[in-house]
Amino acid sequence: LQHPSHYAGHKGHKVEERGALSDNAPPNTPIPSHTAPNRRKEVQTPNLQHQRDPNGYTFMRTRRSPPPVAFLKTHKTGSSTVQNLMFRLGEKENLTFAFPYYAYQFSYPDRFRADFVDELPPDSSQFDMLCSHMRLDLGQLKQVMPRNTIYITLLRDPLQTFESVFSYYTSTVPAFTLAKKAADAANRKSALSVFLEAPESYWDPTEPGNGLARNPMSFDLGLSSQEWNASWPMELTQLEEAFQLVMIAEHFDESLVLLGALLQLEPEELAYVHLNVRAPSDITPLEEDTKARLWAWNSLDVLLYNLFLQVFWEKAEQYGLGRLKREVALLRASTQRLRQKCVARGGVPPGELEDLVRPWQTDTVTILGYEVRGNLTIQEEGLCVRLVLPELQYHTHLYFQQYGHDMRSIPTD
Ligand SMILES: Nc1ncnc2c1ncn2[C@@H]1O[C@H](COP(=O)(O)OS(=O)(=O)O)[C@@H](OP(=O)(O)O)[C@H]1O
Repeated sequence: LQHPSHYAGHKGHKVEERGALSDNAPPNTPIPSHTAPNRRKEVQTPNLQHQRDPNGYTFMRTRRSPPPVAFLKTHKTGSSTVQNLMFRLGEKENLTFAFPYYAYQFSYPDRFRADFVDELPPDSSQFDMLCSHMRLDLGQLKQVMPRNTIYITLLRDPLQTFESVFSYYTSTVPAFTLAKKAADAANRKSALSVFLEAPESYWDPTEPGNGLARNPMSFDLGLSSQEWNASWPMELTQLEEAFQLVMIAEHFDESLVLLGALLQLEPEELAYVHLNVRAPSDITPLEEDTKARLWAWNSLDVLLYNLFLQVFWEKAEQYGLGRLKREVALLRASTQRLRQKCVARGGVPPGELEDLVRPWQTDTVTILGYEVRGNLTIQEEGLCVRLVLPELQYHTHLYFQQYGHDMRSIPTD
């Protein structure tokens, strides 16, 4: 397989910089120690291999496997929370994941290609689940996934999404980095405000690393995210036809109920905690003029979001609003039960978390995590650790489980 990826590893950082895959990783690098057999003696954190038997799950029951699923993981929309749910489901059902050949994402921000996917394991006849970051190319994705795949994705209010993208990727998206330098030079506190006053002056649309700098959700969905063009209506129609469900972060629980209906899941299987949450002090409150500028700069994302918000409520009405409300209540109750059972403390700063459950941090934001309760049986511990397990750690674990070797780093040229 030829993989021309040279750009970022997950979250805009080269994997080598993070060292997450190498043995000489910095001390705070979150490598689950269970991932390599020769490291097993050093295991201090729960060994996730205990839970390979699906019957280890307390709410496990027998039923047929869910249909294949491709979850297009959009940036900063709550997608790690959905991905964690998919990972738990896939692991429990012993599904085969379509993982990137290199690292954690499909050569982002290159447009997806079928050969970005690692090979099908010898004992599998098809990929059942795909949920890593990519820039969508529907035709290429369909080459990888079976014909009966259910395609889903998640959108969030475009203003909140952009604010989150900006703060998380200030140091990795070139346009944002330039604005931050200008803000520092002018002794201004908010780099976001500085950027929005004259975004075009920081933004080079030919720079591949600037994909997230304007209309980030449209970019992830493979649309032309720089300006409206004549192909947009047709591409939107194609997306609407291809995606059975476009979830909406502002209606997350309703979205999960519709997802559960598509995949025939029980409320217990939809229980979740919010992952990848920023410290409140890192969130920039949006004044009215900032909102107007965000809206203007990300007008294609606004259009995309509004369209799929409408589609979402049409689906909700077809499902039945009363039924939806009842099932949201059931989902919230089961989520509440699981959180009470599993979580000792939420909103925990990274310095107070063990490596296994510490989310990846960037140098501009603090991402909070969860501390799991101490008085659990080994089976409960396996379930609870998975519930709060950050993306990189869970990806690493599942990749090793599927292939028997660690993930490859992105080659340096
Ligand atoms: N369930 C649910 N509902 C609504 N919002 C949620 C949910 N779970 C996570 N979040 C918020 O989503 C932001 C993180 O998004 P992602 O996980 O997609 O980020 S990433 O692209 O994978 O890094 C991050 O937003 P910010 O805190 O504004 O940065 C999370 O707080």
